[in-house]
Amino acid sequence: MTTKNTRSDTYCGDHEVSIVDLSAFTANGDAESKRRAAIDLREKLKVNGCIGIVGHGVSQKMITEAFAVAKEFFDMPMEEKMKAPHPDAPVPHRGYSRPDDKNHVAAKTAKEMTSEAKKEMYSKTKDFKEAFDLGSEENRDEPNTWLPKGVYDGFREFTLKFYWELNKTSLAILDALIISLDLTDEEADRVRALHPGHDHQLRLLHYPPVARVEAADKLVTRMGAHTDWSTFTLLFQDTNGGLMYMDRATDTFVDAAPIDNVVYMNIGDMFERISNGIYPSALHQVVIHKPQKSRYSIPYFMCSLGDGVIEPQPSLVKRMGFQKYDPVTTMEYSTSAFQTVRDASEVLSTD
Ligand SMILES: O=C(O)CCC(=O)C(=O)O
Ligand SMILES: [Fe+2]
Repeated sequence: MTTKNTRSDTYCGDHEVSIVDLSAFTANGDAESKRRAAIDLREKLKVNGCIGIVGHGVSQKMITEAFAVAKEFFDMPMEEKMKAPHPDAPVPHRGYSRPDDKNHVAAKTAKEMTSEAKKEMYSKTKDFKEAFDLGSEENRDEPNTWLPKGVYDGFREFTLKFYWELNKTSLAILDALIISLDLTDEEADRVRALHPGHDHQLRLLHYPPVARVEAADKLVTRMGAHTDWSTFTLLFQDTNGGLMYMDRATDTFVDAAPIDNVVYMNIGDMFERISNGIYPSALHQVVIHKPQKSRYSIPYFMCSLGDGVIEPQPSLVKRMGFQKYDPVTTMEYSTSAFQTVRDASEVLSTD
């Protein structure tokens, strides 16, 4: 369902990612406007598990500042960035990862590794990106890694402020998801309680320019196809493009083109399970549209409590007549997904 004169009418095509206006949820709309937005959300999100959001409630000023901060960080000399190094292990997923960091392989998840053709493709390509990851200061399992005092002062303060600003928007989106699935009050409370705010991850990404020959020979990609392990992910990107989502009907990737005031959102593996598969976890990748240009993006992964039990909501199971997934804790899921990725990448590297 679309409402008149919204961006939805323009962008809800077969070959583009549909746009949904969520201002009813981010700007305190009345119950009727929330209901209408939730119906629109459901109709579009169930197709491929991804949408573009207008009315997301994050100020353009803050988004612009976030990209400026990311650029200033990545512009620093390597030895300065390496003063906040990502540990030589997948967890805690915090700090700076250089372009040749072996943990970048974590982008490649279990699902796409099942196809021989894709396995073959991944054995030839490698991701080319650098990243800085951070989370809540109160996350005890994954403490942050910060630059020492005197190196880019202000970075920590701004990125944490942005983290909590995005938490507000994410909670509004979670409400929209809850209403869109018509969950009971009890289920809604349970799903909200799984997301107290300290388990999300904010990631600054820089994809450096790629040598023409590598781009032409497809030896390098910006980010291989994967699904996220999050509940859902918000994706901010610069104007260079490259983000693509899988259109399940045609089995082809479609552009999530940069559009003013649009933030892309995709369902992650956790909400696919919570929704009993109604909303699919979106397969996505970043391809090299403009090899000679740097690309910056800022994903925000809304994640659930490590020991929180993720399971299809009973009212959905009842309505659908089957339960698609067994319960699993967030931690169990990510540990096993990571192991699958590691096994697959070991197979690939010995091929
Ligand atoms: O850079 C992007 O636009 C996508 C990043 C992404 O998918 C991820 O970090 O999981
Ligand atoms: Fe992703």
